[in-house]
Amino acid sequence: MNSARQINIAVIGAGGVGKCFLSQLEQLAKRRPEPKLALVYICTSKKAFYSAEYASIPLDTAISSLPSSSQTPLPLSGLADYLSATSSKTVLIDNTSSQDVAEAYPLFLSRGISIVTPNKKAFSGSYKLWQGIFSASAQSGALVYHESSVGAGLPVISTLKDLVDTGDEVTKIEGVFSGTMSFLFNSFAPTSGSGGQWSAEVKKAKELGYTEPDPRDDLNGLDVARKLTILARLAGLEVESPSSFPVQSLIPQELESVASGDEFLEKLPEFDSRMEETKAEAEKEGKVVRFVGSIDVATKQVKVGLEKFDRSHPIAALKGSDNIISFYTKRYGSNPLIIQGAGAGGEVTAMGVTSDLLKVLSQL
Ligand SMILES: NC(=O)C1=CN([C@@H]2O[C@H](COP(=O)(O)OP(=O)(O)OC[C@H]3O[C@@H](n4cnc5c(N)ncnc54)[C@H](OP(=O)(O)O)[C@@H]3O)[C@@H](O)[C@H]2O)C=CC1
Ligand SMILES: N[C@@H](CC=O)C(=O)O
Ligand code: NA
Repeated sequence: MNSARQINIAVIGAGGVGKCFLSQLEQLAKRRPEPKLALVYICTSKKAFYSAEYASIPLDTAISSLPSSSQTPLPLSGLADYLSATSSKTVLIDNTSSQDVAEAYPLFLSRGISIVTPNKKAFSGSYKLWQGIFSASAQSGALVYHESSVGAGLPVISTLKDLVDTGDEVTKIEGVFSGTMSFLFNSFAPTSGSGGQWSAEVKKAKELGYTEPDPRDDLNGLDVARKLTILARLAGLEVESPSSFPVQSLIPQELESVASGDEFLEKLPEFDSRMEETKAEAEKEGKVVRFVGSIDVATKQVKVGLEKFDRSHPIAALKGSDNIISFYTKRYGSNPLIIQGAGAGGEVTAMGVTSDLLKVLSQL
């Protein structure tokens, strides 16, 4: 009798997105018994679970039992050794925002370990790392999917890849690319009513799980710059890094060097009047202010920052953490292909990770 084929899953990171992913993986394993999905490794920055025999870790209790584990995470090169020393195919899910983990992707891929991740760092780091990832994948046949690195679970990366792969010519990509920034401006400067206090809305965005682990990475525009770097590269531009084009930061200069994200949030209320001024300036023109980005493929211009919009504009009318991303292409002409919906949050981000995992499983 044939025993069920087993695919090993390793998970790094069990925070907001990681927890939702594990719960979606548990549902997936129940719905689709074939191939058998075995969680053989899970870790946070301090704790880990794994065994020399690649025993399957129970999906329902993996995260809740982690704090009491006596095991610590393997170093990344040791993890690559561990995961590649078995005949089962392996998928590594990186649910961290770690640069170190991102830089190890070429190593994992060269060992035949496929990667699925919402982490933007690898794809928006140096162009050399980008090339290293895709050449390691091409050489070993291991797969790499990162849908949730732009627009969370929204089908942004897959749509852009489809446009490019089918021979369309993408001329411009523009819109709102940050769930945090969308939430902040939709609640601080709504199209009707007076809106909330800037610093209080920033705290709320963090509590709702929309921000990066350190919310300064959202407010300094870098998170959006990373997403535009990824999209620009997929559209064929050799963007060197997210700091190689103009990016507007909303961090008050006085807070640029504070030691931690928590200290930043504590001091931010002292600077609320500055954002009020920006809002009032737009209101004088009958407009609202929003944080947007654009890529002009022909002129190779990428930019990120604040712009004013009429209250009736689709960007002004967004709700919650919604992103809106417009693709202008030769085939679509002057009516762009538009993708809109929640662009941050644990469940919707984990959905993009789980659906990428399904794509990988269908090819292993
Ligand atoms: N939240 C969202 O809406 C979206 C998030 N993303 C991306 O998803 C990723 C995860 O975000 P989120 O879940 O919100 O972040 P969290 O801060 O909630 O979770 C991060 C997790 O990663 C762990 N971790 C961090 N560094 C390491 C490391 N070097 N080795 C092992 N584990 C590590 C943390 O462990 P510990 O707790 O011990 O530090 C924690 O468990 C990020 O890359 C983010 O950009 C993408 C789209 C939307
Ligand atoms: N912090 C990011 C999370 C998703 O990428 C955002 O707010 O969009
Ligand atoms: Na996406």
